[in-house]
Formats: sequence, structure tokens, C-alpha cells
Amino acid sequence: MPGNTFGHSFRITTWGESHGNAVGVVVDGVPAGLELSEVDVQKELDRRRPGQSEVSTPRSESDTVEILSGVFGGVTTGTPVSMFVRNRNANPGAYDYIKDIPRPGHADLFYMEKYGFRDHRGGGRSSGRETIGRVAGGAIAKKLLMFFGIEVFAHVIELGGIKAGPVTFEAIRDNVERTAVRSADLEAAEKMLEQVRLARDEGDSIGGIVEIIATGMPIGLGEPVFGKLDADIAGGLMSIGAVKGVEVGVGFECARMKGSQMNDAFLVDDGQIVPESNNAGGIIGGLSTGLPLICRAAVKPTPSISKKQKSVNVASMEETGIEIHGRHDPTIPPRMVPVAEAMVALVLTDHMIRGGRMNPEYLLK
Ligand SMILES: Cc1cc2nc3c(=O)[nH]c(=O)nc-3n(C[C@H](O)[C@H](O)[C@H](O)COP(=O)(O)O)c2cc1C
Ligand SMILES: C=C(O[C@@H]1CC(C(=O)O)=C[C@@H](OP(=O)(O)O)[C@H]1O)C(=O)O
Repeated sequence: MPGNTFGHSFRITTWGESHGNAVGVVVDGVPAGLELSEVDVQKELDRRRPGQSEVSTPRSESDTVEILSGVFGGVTTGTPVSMFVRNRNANPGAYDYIKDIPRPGHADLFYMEKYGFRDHRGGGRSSGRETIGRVAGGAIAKKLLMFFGIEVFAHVIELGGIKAGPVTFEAIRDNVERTAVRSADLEAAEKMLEQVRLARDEGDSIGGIVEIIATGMPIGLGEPVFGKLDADIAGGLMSIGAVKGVEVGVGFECARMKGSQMNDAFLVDDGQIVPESNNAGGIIGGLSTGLPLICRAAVKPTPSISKKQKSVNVASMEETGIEIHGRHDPTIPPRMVPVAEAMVALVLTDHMIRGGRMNPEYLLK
């Protein structure tokens, strides 16, 4: 079915609904010869799992992954890798009270208009729970990228208007799992947490910005015209629910800069031509420059809030108030961190394979 698949040579198809039996993913194009077990995938899913802190939905799921295909004797066979997680804490009746009342900001009304009906047990396919398949596929991508020295990590740089200060790559890697809000600036993290509590106490929600960085980037990843690396990164991140903006490098700030400020001038370092700065965020002309890839996703506030909002009962066509209860993330950026990493890793892996840089002989050592 169109709309459930992402990627070209390395491709994921996610499936399942938030309150159905299970959610999962089929990963096509995984090179043969990669050692892969549930442990590799579970490690990433555990970072995304709901119910782990006060900034997350309290829905209690273990999100235990099972690999169904594509692995034999602990090694990928080059055939599709299918993985799934059973929904253990689904509550299909939880949304009956708003079955006919679409939530403002969520996809309810527009699924209904497009298909003529909808799976009203929560968000269905539009639920953030769909991202389990992305994270599971991303775990394979990350493991493949590690062979080539490429690492992808993300952190929250802004939440509820609180901005994190500059941090090093190492600080992100070492600290991001330590704070509930997954900001590597520990001081800012406390203030962000306070904003989450304030909003939640008012029955409201807040948004923020997630930054994703990939280090160890080779030069020339991406296609020069269509299939530009930045276009695919933007598409991948924008396909995550609640992402409303994507920027690469200085991003929207470039509109306020002069050419002499924006351009990354060249130097010779150790016999190599290297850009002096990285305003481009590691991509020029659709191709990676060899400098770290730096991109950001703007994430809107969680649409399901308990504060009263206006909606319409689609059965009676009467205007009505809506107050949404149940299990929701008070803010999404902290939950987005492993998901955004997965999407960037998937795009980079796809381009590595398309560029002929990930042939099985590299892995079968
Ligand atoms: C990891 C993750 C968790 C989310 N949690 C919630 C949630 O608890 N409640 C909610 O209303 N929306 C949540 N969302 C956002 C909705 O899925 C999203 O806003 C909705 O599908 C509408 O799509 P759009 O915002 O991209 O337009 C979450 C999204 C992600 C990626
Ligand atoms: C379950 C997860 O997040 C869910 C994302 C979500 C939404 O509308 O996106 C709504 C809530 O689900 P429920 O339908 O159970 O109230 C969240 O709990 C998860 O991330 O695993």
C-alpha cells in the first residue's frame, strides 16, 4: 500500500496500528553477512519505549522485538528482515468517547475524509507508535554504518522556548540518555523539564527542536540533482508525525546572511582540501562534504491535550467541545530523539548502498 514505505535501495515498510495486535517493519536491501540479533534492535527500541519518564506517555509497553525473517545463524541472509513488537497495553475502547469527534491537530478528520472511515482506536497508523518500525529498521542501519565509521546521534536543543547551550559531540553521546528531556545541556534540561510540568498542569503541551548529527561522513554521498542527500534527509524527518520543519546547517538563518558569511571557504589541511567552516551542515550540491552532517527538526506540541478545545461531532455536524484524556506524551521531542536518529541512519544507509559503498564483502570479514 503506498505511503507505508520509505527508501530506495535500503527500504523500510512499517505496518500496524497503535491499538491493533502488533506493529512492525519489513526491511528490504539489508546486505548479507551482517551479524544481527534481537539484542541489537532491542537496544534502540528500549530508548524509544513509552512510559519511562514523566515526560512520556504513561502507556506501559515492553516493546519486545522478535525477528521473523532474513537472519540465519545470527547473520543476515540478504533477504527481507521482518521484525515486530506486540501491543501488550492497547486499550481499543479508550477512544470510543470521541469516536465521532476529531481531535484538533491530529489526523483523525483527514483520515476520515480521505478513506470514508477510520480506525478510531487511537491514532491508528498516524500514532507515534508507528515509529517502532522506523527505530527497528534504523537499528540495522546504524549497525551497518558503524562498519564505515559513521555514527548518528540526536539531542533536544530547545523545549518549550528553553534553548540548550552549545555542547560537544561527546557531551551529546554521553549525556543525552541521562536527562528525561534528552538535552545534553544538563542545566537547560532542568528548565525544560519545568516547562513540561507547567504545560501539563495546565492541560496543555509544548514543542521543541531536535538536532541530529552524523559524524564520520564520507565525501560524495547523495545524488547531484534528484535524490540529493539533504532532500532525502528532509523527507525522512518530515515523515515523522509532529515534525513541522527541517533545516540543514544554518538552515533558515541563511536567509539573513551575506554570501561572504554563509560560504564555507576552503583550506588545505594535511594535503586535503577542507572547508573552513560548516554552515552548510555537511551537504553542498546534494552531496556530503565530509564534514559532520547537522540537521534539525522542529516538533509541534502534542495535539492531544486535556484543555478544552473546539471540534465538531461528525455524526450530528454540531459544534462541540473536546477534552482529551488518556495516555499521551506531554511533549514529543524527547521521544523523537531515537526516531530522528533512525530516520537519518536509514537515509545514509540507503545512499551508501546506492553509491555501491556497502557491498557484502565489506561485512563478511
Ligand atoms: C514518538 C511520537 C510520539 C507521539 N505521541 C503523541 C501522543 O502521545 N499524543 C498525540 O496526540 N500525538 C502524539 N504524536 C504526534 C502525532 O502522531 C501527530 O501529531 C499526528 O500524527 C498528526 O500528524 P502531524 O502532526 O505530522 O501533522 C507523537 C508523535 C511521535 C513521533
Ligand atoms: C503508545 C505510544 O505513543 C502513543 C502515541 C499517540 C499518538 O497519538 O501519536 C497516542 C498515545 O497512544 P494511546 O493511543 O495508547 O493513547 C501514545 O501513548 C508509543 O509511542 O509507543
